[in-house]
Amino acid sequence: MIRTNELRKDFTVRVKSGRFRREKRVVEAVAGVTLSIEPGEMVGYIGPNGAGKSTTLKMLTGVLTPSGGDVEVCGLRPVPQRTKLALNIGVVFGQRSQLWWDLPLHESFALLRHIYRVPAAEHAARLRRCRDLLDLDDFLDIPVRQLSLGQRMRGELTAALLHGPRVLFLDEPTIGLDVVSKQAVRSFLAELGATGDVTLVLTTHDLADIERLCERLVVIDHGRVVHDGTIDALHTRYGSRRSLVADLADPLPDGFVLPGATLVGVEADRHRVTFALDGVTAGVAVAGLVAAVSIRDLSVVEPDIEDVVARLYASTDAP
Ligand SMILES: Nc1ncnc2c1ncn2[C@@H]1O[C@H](COP(=O)(O)OP(=O)(O)OP(=O)(O)O)[C@@H](O)[C@H]1O
Repeated sequence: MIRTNELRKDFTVRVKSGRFRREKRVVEAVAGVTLSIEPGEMVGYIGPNGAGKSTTLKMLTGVLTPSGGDVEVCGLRPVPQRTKLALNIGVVFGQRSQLWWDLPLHESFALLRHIYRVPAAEHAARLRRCRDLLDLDDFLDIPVRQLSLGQRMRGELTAALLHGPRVLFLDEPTIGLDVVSKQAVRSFLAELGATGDVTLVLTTHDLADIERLCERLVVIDHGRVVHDGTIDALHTRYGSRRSLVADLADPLPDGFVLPGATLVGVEADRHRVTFALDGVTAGVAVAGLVAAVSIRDLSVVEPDIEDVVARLYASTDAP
């Protein structure tokens, strides 16, 4: 559905180099990205600020012409075949709107139907689904400029889907939203992805979006792909471990050993202990602990995605 081969984008910028002089410098925003995304995949495309995410998305959607390499989306070359591509893709860029600010939401939707020449029945069915899943009915009659950010984002998602795109590109779809609106947008996208009808490519700084929605994670830094695989694979690569946190009735005996686990934290006069689970399942570790000491409370803590991604960014920080 999406293929890139050594895709590149350079920008020439002028930087000050003395009191009156400016000199040209080339910024390699995307420095050779090779990707293959199959129909129905939900892919998180993440990276630190300035990594090249938006630039990649702009090349995939035909907004920017690549400086080099190949790109194909839905079998089309995005820039030369941009009009045709627009019928096949939907785009939600957090900062930019595709709605008419002075019109009520439902009139924007009606205009989009005409622009994309969507048959009335198809349009009605898609709108019905979005109205139900995104709870649009309370604000369909309100001009877009008066909508809250969360309401507008739900409108944007609907607008991007009314022509039945095969690929949906989302750039920071939950940025600035309150927790309830974030949940609504995530649930909607999860449901959409579960149908397998739409391929989803999502950039975000909110890693909860990725955890909730994406099986596959592509991490880009300095314009290059530094990880392409599952979140689990990333945890494995960085040795992230689940941990077992226990509140004990009595202090942990000196020299206590829990097979397969490493004691990594001791607090509250040895009444609260944390074990990293290296080579043992949580069940076996819990059983081992319960057999040896008297326990008040127990929890198994999953490895933290924020933590592992921060380590990945730090490890690729060298210029
Ligand atoms: N139009 C432009 N002209 C010059 N440089 C640009 C332009 N657009 C992007 N860049 C530079 O290209 C690099 C990648 O930018 P890009 O916006 O793709 O990053 P990003 O990963 O989307 O970052 P963020 O998470 O901050 O949105 C940055 O160094 C940026 O300054």
